Amino acid sequence: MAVALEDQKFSLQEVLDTFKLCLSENKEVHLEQYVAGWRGLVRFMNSLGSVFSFISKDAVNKIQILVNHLNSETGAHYVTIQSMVRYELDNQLVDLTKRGSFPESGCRTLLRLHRALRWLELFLERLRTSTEDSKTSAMCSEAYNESLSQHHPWIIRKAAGTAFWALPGRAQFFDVMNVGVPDQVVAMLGDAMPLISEVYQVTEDLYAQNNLLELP
Ligand SMILES: CCCCCCCCCCCCC/C=C/[C@@H](O)[C@H](COP(=O)(O)O)NC(=O)CCCCCCCCCCCCCCC
Repeated sequence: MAVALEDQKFSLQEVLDTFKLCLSENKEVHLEQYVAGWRGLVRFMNSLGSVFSFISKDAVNKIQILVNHLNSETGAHYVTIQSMVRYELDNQLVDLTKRGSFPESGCRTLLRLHRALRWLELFLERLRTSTEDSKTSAMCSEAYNESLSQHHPWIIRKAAGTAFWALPGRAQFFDVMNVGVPDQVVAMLGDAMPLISEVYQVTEDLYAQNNLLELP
């Protein structure tokens, strides 16, 4: 009998596998799978409690913008991040220096998620190498301070910092990931990390080559 998606037990492994699927052999990043990966992460974050809802709202909002592009009549240009960048730049659909006519360009929207992916990379690496007495809130805020926070105004940094305190401890956090005993979590992260790093790096290089890393 088919089981409704909401009833299935959530495993972070599946989410991280989605990121694996988004990279094609010729290193193109497929937007549909990229967005699916983010959906899974947001689902995971929601299961941690409502203190994170202001974060997941923003992520959902950005995911939706990208999905709208994919479903629009120009959707064919949005199949990969590479084709999206080409299409939007060639057709002047991106605000390059200050916010203006294209607040929902795929390029600027994806850049926000891309920066958050760096946070994820740093956080997961800390989680992977952590010990029993490590604090998830400390790992999370260190990762945040080294990455995403540099793009956020004070008020968001403050709110994020407060939310981090509500993170469950390491043991419970591993439980919610639903991957198995801690050794299995560590092994899974060891497998998943290189793929996430690669998706991040391919996107970073593409954005750097096109001078898109500071899009307003
Ligand atoms: C598990 C703990 C979750 C901690 C999440 C850490 C990230 C903290 C981000 C705080 C963002 C606050 C919301 C507002 C953001 C916007 O201002 C800002 C700029 O947007 P704008 O240029 O359109 O104005 N937006 C952003 O930077 C995008 C943020 C996207 C955050 C997505 C976070 C998803 C986290 C998924 C958690 C999964 C954890 C899995 C670990 C095993």
